[in-house]
Amino acid sequence: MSVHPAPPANLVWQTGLLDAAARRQRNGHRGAVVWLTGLPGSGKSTLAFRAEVQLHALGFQTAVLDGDNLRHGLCADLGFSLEDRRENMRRVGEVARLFAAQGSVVFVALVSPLRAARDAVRERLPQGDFIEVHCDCPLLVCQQRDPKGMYAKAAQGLIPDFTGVFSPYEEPLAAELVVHTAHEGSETSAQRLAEFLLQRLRAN
Ligand SMILES: Nc1ncnc2c1ncn2[C@@H]1O[C@H](COP(=O)(O)OS(=O)(=O)O)[C@@H](OP(=O)(O)O)[C@H]1O
Ligand SMILES: Nc1ncnc2c1ncn2[C@@H]1O[C@H](COP(=O)(O)OP(=O)(O)O)[C@@H](O)[C@H]1O
Repeated sequence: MSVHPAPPANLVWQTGLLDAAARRQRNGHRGAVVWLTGLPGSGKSTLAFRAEVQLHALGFQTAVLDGDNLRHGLCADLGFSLEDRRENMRRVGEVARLFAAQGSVVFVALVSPLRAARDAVRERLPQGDFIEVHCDCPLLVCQQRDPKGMYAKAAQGLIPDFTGVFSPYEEPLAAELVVHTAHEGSETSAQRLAEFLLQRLRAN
């Protein structure tokens, strides 16, 4: 369960003068949160950065919020307990929501292992603006890739709560897109993702 806290009393939401339609017209596309979830090593960062380049080349306003990078700053106070992961997802979800509201296509690359916490982010966004992308890859393949040597460390007992090994990963039940990253190259997966987003987000 992940609950977004109610704001303190005596706060009034300030509405800007530019609405979503004005931003859409200027940018030529809708803003959205493209939320990539999957096991460590499943391809989230690779796909976010590659698909971003493709959309950028087409004139899209884009950003990437990568879990590793956010944990160097905004989320540096959080560890990997389930409670901290929930807070991580909530915080990153709120930042992504702000980016999307000002018109960007914001890619979020976060393990985000808890289904309810991902759904809670979805609920904070307008209908259709949360696009969940499951980087689906068998644990064994992720362990073989081990791009940062984390699975090897976990196997040595150095990372006690490592996702997929000692901590749960709850797969999405109805992601907007599932990318089977063990079955195709990263260029193909990135192209598939970029094309999907073009269809969904380009203003007609
Ligand atoms: N215990 C544990 N479990 C999972 N991952 C760990 C852990 N400790 C460090 N790391 C590294 O941190 C990256 C995951 O951070 P996230 O913010 O995406 O995680 S979460 O969404 O809060 O679960 C993750 O990066 P990716 O491999 O890119 O997913 C790991 O490299
Ligand atoms: N179809 C694919 N999509 C994404 N990455 C892939 C794919 N096939 C192989 N890979 C490789 O898998 C690794 C994924 O690493 P990374 O993107 O850091 O994963 P994550 O961000 O999920 O931890 C990279 O070395 C990448 O080149």
